Amino acid sequence: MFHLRKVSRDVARVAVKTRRLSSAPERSLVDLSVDKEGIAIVQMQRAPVNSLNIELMRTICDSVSDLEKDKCKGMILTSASPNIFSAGMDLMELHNPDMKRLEEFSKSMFDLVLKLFGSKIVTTAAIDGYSGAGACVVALALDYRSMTAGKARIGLNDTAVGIPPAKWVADLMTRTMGQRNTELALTSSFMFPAERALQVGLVDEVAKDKEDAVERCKKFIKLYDNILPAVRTHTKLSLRQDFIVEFEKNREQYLKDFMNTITNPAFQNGLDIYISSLKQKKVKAAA
Ligand SMILES: CCCCCC/C=C\CC(=O)SCCNC(=O)CCNC(=O)[C@H](O)C(C)(C)COP(=O)(O)OP(=O)(O)OC[C@H]1O[C@@H](n2cnc3c(N)ncnc32)[C@H](O)[C@@H]1OP(=O)(O)O
Repeated sequence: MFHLRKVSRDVARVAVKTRRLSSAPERSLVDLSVDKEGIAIVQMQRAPVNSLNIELMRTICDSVSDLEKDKCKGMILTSASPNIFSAGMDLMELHNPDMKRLEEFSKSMFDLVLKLFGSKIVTTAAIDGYSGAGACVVALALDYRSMTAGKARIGLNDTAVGIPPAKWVADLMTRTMGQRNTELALTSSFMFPAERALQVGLVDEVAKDKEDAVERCKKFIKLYDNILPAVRTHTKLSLRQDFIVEFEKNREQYLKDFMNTITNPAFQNGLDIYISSLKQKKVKAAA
């Protein structure tokens, strides 16, 4: 069953053309298009590495809300950066932060995770490149992930960055990969190639390239063509309600914990070194 209000009228008019929704300047961090079947592609385009700052997280969140209002069939989150899905949280947001902005950052991060995890539409990711830490969390909050084979890596490398994963992050991963795999992945900060990610259930399918990854997402979304959207949503949300309720109940504490971790001087010293090593890598590569 496919109900589109505003979008379906546009779709009828433009026939095979996709509708671009990213013309508004504030939406330029993502390119959003909806095809004639009501499947949206939300392409992150915050160069160079789609690091998640407040603005990108809010833009993704708002885009999903719009797609829900338009009763789209589903969405595919992907990236315009070659070889990079996303580098995770924007480290510049965490480095010597302004307290007010850090609080806003934390809220945007929580809003995004809850929006994606509790979305009424079918949510998928076509992962064609590096997807570390915060980006892996984003992918885990979706219904389905396809990932390209090759150099791409996915994982929660929080401990390597000096951030002990929050309970909700571990819970999100455990729901997908089980206790044992999550424990190993989180303690070691292991970054999985696509085939290993498939073995542990971190991704659902391995694709040969980005186009194939997108096609597999579309195929997954269309699996629901014969299920009433309201029934599918109700079932999904009833299975996810425990996580959402627990998150809302502990949200203030999660916020405090995150702020305390980031503002800890030892974390800031470690981050100084980590950021310098990222810059050094570039200098060495150029030499
Ligand atoms: C909703 C979120 C919930 C989150 C819950 C908590 C979870 C997680 C915490 C985090 O996400 S911390 C961030 C963890 N991310 C990383 O450790 C990735 C670090 N980056 C890299 O390993 C590499 O940059 C790369 C992504 C593999 C890309 O490598 P490449 O060689 O292609 O490019 P670089 O030259 O290294 O980078 C280009 C440019 O981007 C800057 N940059 C890279 N990553 C980040 C980042 N995460 N935040 C901000 N900036 C980043 C890098 O320094 C370069 O900058 P310039 O030198 O050009 O100025």
